[in-house]
Amino acid sequence: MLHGVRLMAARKPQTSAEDRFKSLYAHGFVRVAACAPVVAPADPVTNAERILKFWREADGERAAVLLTPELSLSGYAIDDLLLQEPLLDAVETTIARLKAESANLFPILIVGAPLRLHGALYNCAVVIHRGAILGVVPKSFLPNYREFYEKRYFGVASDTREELITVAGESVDFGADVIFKANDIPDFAFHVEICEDFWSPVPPSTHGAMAGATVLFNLSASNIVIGKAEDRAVLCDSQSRRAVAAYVFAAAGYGESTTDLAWDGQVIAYEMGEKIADGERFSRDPKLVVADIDVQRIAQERRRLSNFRDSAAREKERLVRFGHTTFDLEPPTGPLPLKRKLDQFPFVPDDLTKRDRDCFEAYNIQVQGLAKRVETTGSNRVVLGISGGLDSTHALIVAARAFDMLGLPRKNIVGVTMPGFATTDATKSNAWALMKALGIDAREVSIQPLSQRMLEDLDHPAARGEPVYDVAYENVQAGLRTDYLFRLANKEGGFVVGTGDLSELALGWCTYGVGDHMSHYNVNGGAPKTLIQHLILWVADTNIFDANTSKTLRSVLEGEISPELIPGETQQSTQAVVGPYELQDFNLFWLTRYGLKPSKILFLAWSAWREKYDYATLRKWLEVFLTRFFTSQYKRSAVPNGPKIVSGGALSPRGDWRMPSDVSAATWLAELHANTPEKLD
Ligand SMILES: Nc1ncnc2c1ncn2[C@@H]1O[C@H](COP(=O)(O)OP(=O)(O)OC[C@H]2O[C@@H]([n+]3cccc(C(=O)O)c3)[C@H](O)[C@@H]2O)[C@@H](O)[C@H]1O
Ligand SMILES: Nc1ncnc2c1ncn2[C@@H]1O[C@H](COP(=O)(O)OP(=O)(O)OP(=O)(O)O)[C@@H](O)[C@H]1O
Ligand SMILES: NC(=O)CC[C@H](N)C(=O)O
Repeated sequence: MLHGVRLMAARKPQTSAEDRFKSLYAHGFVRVAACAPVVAPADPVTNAERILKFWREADGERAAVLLTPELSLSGYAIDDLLLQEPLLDAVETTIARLKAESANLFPILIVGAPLRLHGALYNCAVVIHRGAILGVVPKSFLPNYREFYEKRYFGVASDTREELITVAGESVDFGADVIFKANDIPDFAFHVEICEDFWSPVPPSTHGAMAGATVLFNLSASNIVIGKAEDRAVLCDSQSRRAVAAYVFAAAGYGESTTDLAWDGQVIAYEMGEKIADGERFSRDPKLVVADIDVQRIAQERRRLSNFRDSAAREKERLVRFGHTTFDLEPPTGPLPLKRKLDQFPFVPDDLTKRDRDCFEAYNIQVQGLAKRVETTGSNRVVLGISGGLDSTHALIVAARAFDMLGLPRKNIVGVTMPGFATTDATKSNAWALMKALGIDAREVSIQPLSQRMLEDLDHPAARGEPVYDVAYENVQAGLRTDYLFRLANKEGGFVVGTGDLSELALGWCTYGVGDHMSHYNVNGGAPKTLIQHLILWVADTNIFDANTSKTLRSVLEGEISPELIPGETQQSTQAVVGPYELQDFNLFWLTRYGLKPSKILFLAWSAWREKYDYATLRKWLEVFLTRFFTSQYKRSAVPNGPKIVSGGALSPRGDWRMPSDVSAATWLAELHANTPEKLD
């Protein structure tokens, strides 16, 4: 089956680079819509009018598809009326009317209808697009238990070997194993199944996904009982994860016959396990639900998953039988910003319950990682450099918890604060307050004399008092601290716990080798800075330690993020050099977890952050991120052991992230410059 469809005879206006950038369709997204119109049982004409109203609204939203519920033209709960000829004739007449309307409407319509074919009636989805019917998909699994009696009326997809059906005077493709694929939107292909289909052990959409569909639609008429809304959501969620797809579900709602049942009109959409749209249930005034689906990300993820390829290979015999119906959508090129809510902090959920749960997980992962390493080494002692900044604070509260868990005295944790040329009183006093509150073995060693000596040996101008604060000046201090910690660990019979976080590793913001880059075991290497900030707050709020510790933790959080290596009247600001961590964590997540194009990352950042940062600022920091990320792989190539923490990924060369240390950011920067305007209003 290969079906081509006419283009709409519209002349494309010229679109500016600015407008193109603002369109979700330019960045691999597709907007789809779904609705659960108030049902008029056994009244196709009224149902068609109500569907048409939603269709026009979906057209205004520039949605590529509008999904309606199962048997949306006839109504679902009409029992033996399904076998009444006047009803079936009226259904066909309304399909003809919708087909005529479709010539001027952008979205493809998926409408539910009982249709006759030879000696049987089928529960079908009719796919209508620009004056043609692209195909008719019959239901594969008919529920015939408890409150359901569908086998009384309908045949199933496998009952027939027919490949064509006559609908509204037109002979069109008929079959369940069909993929509808856009010619002009890469990665946009969809599959259609009907309600019970996805309650079966092997839903047809599983094969649909393996045959290439990135979006799976379900027309449903599922009566509501207590707990069922959650059941359906779990099925949509899990099918979107398992099939690595988007799953869009629309169930019949208000107006269906309540003779023995009730209907809630649940409309939901999930994308790879993330809920992206959700309608109001039990509504007498149902609204259109719009979901912006990232089909490019779905295709990307499938390429990454060896399992997806292997499963498709096993099912090859079934998959080659799939038909492919193609269509031209002519996506809009003008501005169409995302309606989908994007997390500003991809590593830290906005939802407070989820954030709490994530903090619990992250903290325990870190504690468990260190506890195991302490046991393995049998040393029962660890050494940490405590600056009073975020990272070492967090590493220390992880170590304290691990020692509590192992039943080891906290005095076996040796914390050393090592003031240098630019250490402020505020951070040093926080370092002391924290070490005291936790009751560890707290020490202080100034690195100034040794740093001075090394600068002299290097013949560095700063040794003579000249204000030359270059990288050598900075790294002398970071290096001597590390040197001291390693030798102290030898002396104490323990090992050095590292503190550098995932964001610093991504940006190459650490001193290589003999510096804070190195340790014997790094508890923070998998934790992005934005998560560490929340973790410290979570530990304070949940009072895992005592009130005094919680108070100090809050005080640490108030400090400026600074390496404190260069003296001066104003404290050195890390974020003034590498960019705001909240943005760089955003960029890091989308680049490494999903391999998105820089232009798309900028579109996402603009969608999520434009209230706080203007476009030019977002673009500038993305350039900084790309440049730093691609030139600092050599630092990530040689990182100490430490646990992976976030599903967004880790940067260990032994785990999530492998790349050569000899590349530049040129290709990524070129893509950014070619596909994003320099300025945007
Ligand atoms: N691909 C590659 N393969 C092997 N070596 C490579 C290389 N690219 C550069 N290099 C070499 O690496 C050296 C540069 O690396 P490195 O010695 O680390 O020095 P570098 O990265 O230039 O400086 C460290 C930076 O991290 C900051 N820092 C340090 C400590 C703590 C914190 C903090 O706040 O957390 C921040 C510090 O302010 C400074 O800006 C150069 O000698 C360069 O030649
Ligand atoms: N004054 C200091 N005393 C002891 N250790 C220090 C000192 N300054 C830096 N370090 C060590 O070097 C590491 C890197 O320094 P850096 O300033 O990046 O970290 P931080 O202060 O812990 O956290 P953040 O970068 O989030 O402010 C610290 O985590 C700490 O282990
Ligand atoms: N229409 C249907 O296929 C409904 C069956 C589905 N299992 C339900 O309980 O909702």
